[in-house]
Amino acid sequence: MSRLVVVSNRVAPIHEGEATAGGLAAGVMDALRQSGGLWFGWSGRTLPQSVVPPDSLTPGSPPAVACSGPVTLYTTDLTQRDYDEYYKGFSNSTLWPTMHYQISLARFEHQDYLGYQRVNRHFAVSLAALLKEDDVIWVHDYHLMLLATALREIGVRNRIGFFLHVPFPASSVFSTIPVHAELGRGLATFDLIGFQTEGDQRAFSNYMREELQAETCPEGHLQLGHRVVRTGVYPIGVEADPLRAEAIRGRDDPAICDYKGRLDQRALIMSVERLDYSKGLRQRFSAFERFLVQCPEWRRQVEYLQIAPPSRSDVEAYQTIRRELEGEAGRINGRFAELDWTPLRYLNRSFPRDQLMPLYALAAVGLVTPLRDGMNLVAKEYVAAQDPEDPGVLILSQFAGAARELDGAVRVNPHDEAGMAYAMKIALQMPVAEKRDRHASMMRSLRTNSLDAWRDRFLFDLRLAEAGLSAAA
Ligand SMILES: O=P(O)(O)OC[C@H]1O[C@H](O[C@H]2O[C@H](CO)[C@@H](O)[C@H](O)[C@H]2O)[C@H](O)[C@@H](O)[C@@H]1O
Ligand SMILES: O=c1ccn([C@@H]2O[C@H](COP(=O)(O)OP(=O)(O)O)[C@@H](O)[C@H]2O)c(=O)[nH]1
Repeated sequence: MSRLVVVSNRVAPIHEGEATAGGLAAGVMDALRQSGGLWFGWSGRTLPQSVVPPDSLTPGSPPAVACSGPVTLYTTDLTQRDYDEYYKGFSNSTLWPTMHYQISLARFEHQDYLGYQRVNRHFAVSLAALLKEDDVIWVHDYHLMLLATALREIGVRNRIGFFLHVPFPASSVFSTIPVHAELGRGLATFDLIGFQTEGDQRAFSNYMREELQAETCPEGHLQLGHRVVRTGVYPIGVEADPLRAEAIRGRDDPAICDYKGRLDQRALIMSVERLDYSKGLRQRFSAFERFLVQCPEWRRQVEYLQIAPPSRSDVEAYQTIRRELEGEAGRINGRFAELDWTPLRYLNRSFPRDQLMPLYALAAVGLVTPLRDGMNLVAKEYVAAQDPEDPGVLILSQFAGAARELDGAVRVNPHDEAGMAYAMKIALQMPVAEKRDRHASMMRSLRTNSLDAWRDRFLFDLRLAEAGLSAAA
């Protein structure tokens, strides 16, 4: 069997027990642990610009290596300028807001796009030196849309697949990016493009037809000039049984026992996400406030725990949302708190998974209400961590990719604060028989769309796809 080579900007911390930064790193690490392989990405370190010659592609040292079981991790540093232009700039100030329909927050600077092209080329050159002839390359996410183009330009002939973890927006939204056509053509260079949902796949196909004049072939693929562009839908999953086992193990953790004692029979509503404007925290805080106004009988009976580790803190839009939420959390607590009750516990730090799982299991309600989300693994983890005999209720935004699968959730529109407040009341009062039915139905879907299925289905299709050069004949 050919070796699997995964490429992503963010790689998981190699040591057990450390909190991962986001779902991509968590999901890819779990998927790779099973299959083994090589994982290439950014080290998370930046070098001062002075150590790199002005037009050099490769910052100084060769990639660093670490091993975690069957996974060999190669990481490369970026320069401060790379970080500013490629990561903070084009990836997270242009692409991220646009892919999440927040075009009023999107900023485009041509210089940032040049940095994005440069880092994609740098990844290609560093990776090419590590490749064997029959390696299968699986590239992840919006930071690396131009990687197949860069690899082909330097003569790499291996199969190259791409998986987009974030939503693909409507054609009219994606085309607000001044360089959208180059990105679209870059994506078309991959041998297979995977999406989280059918909606994302459809939006991409529409974009390719409307803006790049691609045509639909009789077999259903897209045709762009001489190239056949293959796409598929592969929802990322979780490993349900190990997560439940972690939830059970963690019940005896002293910090968890202590917190359970402090809750003192109060019902726990819990949310977990990176502090990101796409996650809908502001609207959710307001919905919780409405719930306390409209359901005074629940005051003192409930605590809302919001875990929100800071993310991309040097991007202005993230600083703004952080300031706003600090103000709102203080205001809501100031309005409702009593000597012996604080309604909203807002924590700006990350938790390792072995603590998150028992916390999920304690929570009567998992509140997951992003404005847009590619998938949202927290929603799936919350379901997996529950006791099937006495499960909690998931309240889930209709705009999370996970909503396509988790039909037992109480579904909400994150722009409808009154609707979310009502959903909290419904969830807290739900009879146990209904909670069990809903949970069982969601568990069936977690088992069908498992993490193994995500990896195996994508790689099966990629191995079938013709290698780039023959497809472009
Ligand atoms: O690497 P960061 O800039 O710190 O951001 C963390 C990750 O956030 C995003 O995660 C996405 O992938 C998840 C797994 O498929 C999915 O559930 C979620 O909806 C997405 O937002 C981002 O796409 C990753 O590249 C980042 O590493
Ligand atoms: O304090 C935290 C917060 C989050 N996570 C993990 O980060 C991932 C978040 O993934 P998700 O798909 O929900 O969102 P993303 O951050 O990737 O947009 C999940 O696996 C969480 O368990 C974590 O380990 N510790």
